Amino acid sequence: MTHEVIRVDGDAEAVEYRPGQPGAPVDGPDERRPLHATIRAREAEPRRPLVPGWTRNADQRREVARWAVGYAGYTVAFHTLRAPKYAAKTAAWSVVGAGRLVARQLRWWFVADSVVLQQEAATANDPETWMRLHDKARQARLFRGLVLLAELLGLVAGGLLARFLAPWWVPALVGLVAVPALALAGRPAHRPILDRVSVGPRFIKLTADQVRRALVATGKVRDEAAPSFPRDIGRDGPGWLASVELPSGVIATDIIDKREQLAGGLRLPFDQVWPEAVKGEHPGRLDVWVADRPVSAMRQPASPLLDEALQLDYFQPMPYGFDVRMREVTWSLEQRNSVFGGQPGSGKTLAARNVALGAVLDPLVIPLVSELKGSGDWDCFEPLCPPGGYVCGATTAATRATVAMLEYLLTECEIRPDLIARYARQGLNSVKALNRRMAERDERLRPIVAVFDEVQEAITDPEHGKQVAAMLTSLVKRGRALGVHLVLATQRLDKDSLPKGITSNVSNRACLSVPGQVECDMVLGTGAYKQGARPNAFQPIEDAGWMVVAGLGTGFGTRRAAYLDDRAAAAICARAEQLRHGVDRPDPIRAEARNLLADVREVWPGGDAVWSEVVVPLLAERWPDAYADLTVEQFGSLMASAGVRTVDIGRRIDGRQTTRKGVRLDALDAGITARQLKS
Ligand SMILES: Nc1ncnc2c1ncn2[C@@H]1O[C@H](COP(=O)(O)OP(=O)(O)OP(=O)(O)O)[C@@H](O)[C@H]1O
Repeated sequence: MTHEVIRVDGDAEAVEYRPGQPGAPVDGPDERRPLHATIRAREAEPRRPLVPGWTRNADQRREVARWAVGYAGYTVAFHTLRAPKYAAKTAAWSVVGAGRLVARQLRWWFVADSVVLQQEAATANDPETWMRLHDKARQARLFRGLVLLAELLGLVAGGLLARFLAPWWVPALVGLVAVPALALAGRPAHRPILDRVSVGPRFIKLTADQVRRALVATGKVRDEAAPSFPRDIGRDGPGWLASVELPSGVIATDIIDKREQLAGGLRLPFDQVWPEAVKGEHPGRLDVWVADRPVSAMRQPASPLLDEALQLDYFQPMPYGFDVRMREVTWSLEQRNSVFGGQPGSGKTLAARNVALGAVLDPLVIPLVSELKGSGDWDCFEPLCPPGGYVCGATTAATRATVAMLEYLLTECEIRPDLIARYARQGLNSVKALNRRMAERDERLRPIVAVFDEVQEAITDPEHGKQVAAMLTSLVKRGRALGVHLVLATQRLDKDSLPKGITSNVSNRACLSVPGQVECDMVLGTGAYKQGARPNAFQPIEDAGWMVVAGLGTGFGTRRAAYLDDRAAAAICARAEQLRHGVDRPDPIRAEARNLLADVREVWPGGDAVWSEVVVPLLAERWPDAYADLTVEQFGSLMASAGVRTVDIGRRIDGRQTTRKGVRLDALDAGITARQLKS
């Protein structure tokens, strides 16, 4: 590196030091662009909206108007209640004001300045000037005295006229104008007559200085002057948006991780400050959105699902709820499953129900519901479900019926792949996954949305729990591409109630209010809390419906399920029924879940071990409703989840030793005894 030392003119000791160029120059000369290329390059530049964002959005316009009317009403009511106090204060200060007015006029009449000048003339021993000033003051007092006399006579005459001749409203009007005017003249500036409507500091407007100071408070930005703002800070929905160009070396996620410090720096509650990385921008670009008030206290707009003409498509994102800026957000079903976790009262049932309400507005969708609390929150779906596809209750029968539902779904996962592959070969899709064309062509391929509310009850059931967990794990992996979407909702968040094998394969994960980090990571995935997800900031009931959502590589988002109460949900389901006119109701689901181990024992053909391929046809023959589609592989995994593993069993067939998977009688009996003991 070279350095340049330049002598400062006329001073041999002072030199100006300029660091030299580090290394040889390597930058090419600036390219001269023709006009056309310059215009093309600028075509992609983002443009500022012509009018503020909230004026273009009907919901936000309504929100602003509602706020303005509400605030005006509140202000009027506030002051009306205090009117008697204001009247008394005004009357008192008007007396002071009248006294001040009289004193001012007397000072004016007295020509106070001339007294000072006369004194100066006397001190200077100048009788001539003194006499001249004295005469002038006397004349002025005479004239001003006459003016004041005329004013007094005018007031007295006006008062008498108003009192005895004018209609009643004239003195009232004069009083209404004169008394407040006198009070205004009488009260000192620090003694207002009206009380303040708002108490304490209120956030009014976001400024660049506030943002700079808050960024420094995060500890990630050192110099307040370093961040710049590529566009003006302005209104965005019910809050303010500052787009920040962070100094080099600092990226948006650095600041998002320090959201608490950022909020502290802005002197605002945590859930009023929302830093976000900007999609499609470089990592050093940050949007800081600051809500007018904590978002948990905001009113939400009406759900688009209430639109009477709305019909939806399972394969497209569906309206779901709102984000912190009260913008609409969607929920995708295709190739995904959903899980909702949250403590009691966090709003997970309503949040999960919104997914199903959107889904049934596609007439092709077959809903299945298992609700193991028996609250009746899902009753409106019953007419839409196939017979046996609606389960509600906290009973053993309900758990059995849930197991039957899972078996039905697993059977669907057996049937669908061949059909889908065949239609894909015929050109209906370029990949082997269900799409709308296939679902419309073949009614065996209608999408299924299966809801399991309070799913922890089935997973921890002493008799069926293990089997349920195994079946759910298998379903979340296999069902996605086959048009089977599971919606799981649970209030118990530990590894037994929500095994990792299930959650880690679910792509739509929503964590509502939870107590802390462990539960947050359980639902959203390990490390979610460290990466900035904070669902524990929501309070149950108070913040019901608020959730942190993790999706397919989209980072975390904060959402609130639109509030659809039971009546709204019933109306949507009634509309979904109308949409289904002409669409066949699906076949019934086998109602009863069987006890596989007991069934195998019952059809046991004899001997101390039997091959699976022998037992499976016996089961199918005896209970065709339950086992007609059962394959040997499925049998193996169902037996394993019921606690009895199939093992290699050797037999001599036609003189040759052959080994196949099968069940040993002692293992079967031990499994049956273990289950009986457990339950
Ligand atoms: N999106 C929402 N917006 C506003 N209020 C909501 C929302 N979701 C739920 N609530 C309110 O919160 C209450 C609890 O909701 P919900 O029953 O869905 O909670 P939960 O987590 O399923 O509770 P539990 O586990 O006790 O059944 C409801 O009575 C409802 O009024």
